Amino acid sequence: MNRKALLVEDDNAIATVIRSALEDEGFAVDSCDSIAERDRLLAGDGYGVMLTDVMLTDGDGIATLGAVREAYPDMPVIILSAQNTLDTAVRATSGGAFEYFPKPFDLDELVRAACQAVANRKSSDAQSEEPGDGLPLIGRSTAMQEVYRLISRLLGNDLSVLVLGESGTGKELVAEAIHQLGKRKSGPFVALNAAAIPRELIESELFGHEKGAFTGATARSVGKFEQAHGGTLFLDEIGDMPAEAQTRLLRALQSGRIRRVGGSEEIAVDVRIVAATNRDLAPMIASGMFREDLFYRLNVVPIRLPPLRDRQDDIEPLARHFLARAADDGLPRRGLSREAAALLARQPWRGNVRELQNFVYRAALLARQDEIDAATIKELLVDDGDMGSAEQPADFAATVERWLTQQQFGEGVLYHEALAQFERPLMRHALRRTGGNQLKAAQLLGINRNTLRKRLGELDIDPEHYTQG
Ligand SMILES: Nc1ncnc2c1ncn2[C@@H]1O[C@H](COP(=O)(O)OP(=O)(O)OP(=O)(O)O)[C@@H](O)[C@H]1O
Repeated sequence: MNRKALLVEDDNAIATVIRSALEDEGFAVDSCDSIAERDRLLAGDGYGVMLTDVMLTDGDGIATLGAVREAYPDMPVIILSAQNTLDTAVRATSGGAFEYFPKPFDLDELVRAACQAVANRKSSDAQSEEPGDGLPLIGRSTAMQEVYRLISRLLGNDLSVLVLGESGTGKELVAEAIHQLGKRKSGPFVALNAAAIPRELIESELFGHEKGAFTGATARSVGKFEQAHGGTLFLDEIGDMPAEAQTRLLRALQSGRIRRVGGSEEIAVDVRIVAATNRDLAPMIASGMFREDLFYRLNVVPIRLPPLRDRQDDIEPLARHFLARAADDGLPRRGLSREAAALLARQPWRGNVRELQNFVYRAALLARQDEIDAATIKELLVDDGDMGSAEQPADFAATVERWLTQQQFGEGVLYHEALAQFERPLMRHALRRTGGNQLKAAQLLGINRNTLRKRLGELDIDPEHYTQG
């Protein structure tokens, strides 16, 4: 095992700490602070591993990584970076880095990675994809860096991914990033929201149907699986998938083949699955509502998106990002004062990034000065009242209209799908407020108890889920 390490780091303090930790593990360490010196040392000696910072005294360590990998293909490279963006993580891993450590990092983990790198030198899974551009995810909190690390590891393979997180945390955006940056980027990205579709239509949406398969099937229809062939299928709200559809989905994933509803032909499909849910699947598995075998199929790589309130550092960059986007969308271009940003960072954002985004758009529209100040934020928060995520009626309609234009509804189901989108949170809200008591929930809603029960069944909402105690 070659325990000679080259450390390229222009921060002396960090270099000293890393060097002594590596030496404690039996490494012989050479160090330098520039690309020129790095190349000179590399040419002279056979190193077992190189650890390098990104920003060096004479340039970008990742930009020149390709040449290093070409000249020394067997030498694993570990990247240390203070530029903790998705872009850096992707550039590092797609440039062939063995590991990527956002700063500040855990020294023990770094040393462990160096040991592992020299131990399995030959097995480094270098990837050759071009790094993507237009990277969509904002936020440099520790939690998001972990997300970027995972995404960058998923680009060269087709492993199934399960994205977990509350509503509005960015699950769909993560799915899109995995698709856009990965090797399937030239294929389609197709999304299906299991909570938005009446349960009797889900299988036909997923797998398509033949003409005459059921009443209303007046023509053959191609399902989302076939549409996603060669690309990625994003299965949103997977926890809302009815039992029969779960079984059929599992069969499709196991065999790589589907059959249209009412059809007999087996059709081979090549799709990468990214699923997402805001529900806790463990109790659903325990109570038999979600198939355990399907869970394991989907959960090959879990990605957890914490609620926005647990990554406060991301709030200001997100708010500034949305202000820029609002200006691109034709709203007045606004700045944000430091106090206003600090106030935003302290809000609970129960609707997560989506709620922050809507709030920032509203602030951009309604602010009276070029710079949004803390007073404006306070006023708008008061308008929101206790609801936190409530919107002004006019704004709400605009949001719904914008949302509708972004959906890919199946032909002939728009009305049901769109209404279910509203009805589902409404039912959940009523059940939550009444602790799962259906009689009280029906009274609160002002509808008949039997109607409530029927709709809960159709929407696949389990009132038990909301019972207290
Ligand atoms: N990290 C982020 N950077 C930039 N925009 C974000 C980020 N996270 C979320 N958003 C934006 O917030 C909104 C909600 O995100 P998204 O739809 O991906 O959430 P979700 O978790 O899939 O929500 P749901 O569970 O309700 O479907 C979108 O407009 C998305 O573009």
